[in-house]
Amino acid sequence: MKVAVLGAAGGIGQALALLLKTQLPAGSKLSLYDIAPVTPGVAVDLSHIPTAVDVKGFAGEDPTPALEGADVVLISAGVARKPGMDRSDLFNINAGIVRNLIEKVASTCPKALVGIITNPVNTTVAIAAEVLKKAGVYDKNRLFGVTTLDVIRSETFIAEAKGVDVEQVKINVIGGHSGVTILPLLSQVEGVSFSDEEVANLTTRIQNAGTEVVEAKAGGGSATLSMGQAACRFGMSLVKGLQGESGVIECAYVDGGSEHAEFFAQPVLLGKNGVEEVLAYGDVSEFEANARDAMLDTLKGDIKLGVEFVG
Ligand SMILES: NC(=O)C1=CN([C@@H]2O[C@H](COP(=O)(O)OP(=O)(O)OC[C@H]3O[C@@H](n4cnc5c(N)ncnc54)[C@H](O)[C@@H]3O)[C@@H](O)[C@H]2O)C=CC1
Ligand SMILES: O=C([O-])CC(=O)C(=O)O
Repeated sequence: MKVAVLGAAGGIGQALALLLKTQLPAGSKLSLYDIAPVTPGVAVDLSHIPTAVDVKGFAGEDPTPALEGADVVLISAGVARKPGMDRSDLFNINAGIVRNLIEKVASTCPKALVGIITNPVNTTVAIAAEVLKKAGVYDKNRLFGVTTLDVIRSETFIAEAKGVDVEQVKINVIGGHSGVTILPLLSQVEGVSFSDEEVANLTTRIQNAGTEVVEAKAGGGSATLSMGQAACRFGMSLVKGLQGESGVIECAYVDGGSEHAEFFAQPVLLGKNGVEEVLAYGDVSEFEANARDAMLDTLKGDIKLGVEFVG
């Protein structure tokens, strides 16, 4: 199993690489790439941790050596938000970065499962799909926008609010990954109930949680450690699916034939070819149905921006 992290010298990349070094199955290869010259050093640093995962680091303009033979590629290369910015403000820089990296994925490891972390995810995933289509290697079952941070935040905030064991909290978060497009399906959470006011407050907190971190870091970036954990959970689920483990389910932003939009985050069953099955997200409350319908213009606009960028 070979996992490549692109953007590996960054805040998310380093946290993610550390977690993968300690969690990937024995015999795996971990390949770290970033334009930053420190990247081979990050790999040397990690290589001193005693696990049976081989780490190599690559810097410079060309990610090709890092991508050769990759089964999974996780991309967090790009710039992060500062206070006062919206995720869409990152488009101008990150769109080109994702396009260029995906061109290399298409030519080097077209069968890899690709998880996009780089914001704005609603748009960068559409960019990646268009680039892969142009290269003639697009497989919708192998491309994912990583929305796991919305899921782990929801689990944490629900457990805090209700005083329940966080390990027991399971939730679907659907839609996309910015503002109103993030929709936690609180009505489905088993063993707890919420008042209308609690639903409104928790939903808003989950939607604004990225901004909560950006403001707390006061110009020093956005979520990196919680995102490292989220990306590791998602990456490990991709790996487990590839290894044939059954019942591996995660919410992710996929081209899954949704009636709502071309890309939509919802639960998917993972397997040897990526998405094995797109799962229904289940019954929703009136509040959730209204919030879902109200997000669609924004989400479709974000997707269109990505398609037009490549087109
Ligand atoms: N999907 C999600 O839930 C989340 C996404 N993000 C996004 O992840 C991205 C990365 O965030 P951080 O790691 O905090 O930023 P960071 O600035 O700490 O790291 C980004 C890394 O990307 C590298 N980079 C830039 N251009 C590159 C290129 N062309 N090829 C390879 N590497 C390149 C930089 O050298 C840097 O090391 C941002 O776009 C951020 O908005 C952040 C949190 C959550
Ligand atoms: O808010 C940001 O810019 C980073 C992000 O996507 C998150 O923390 O959910």
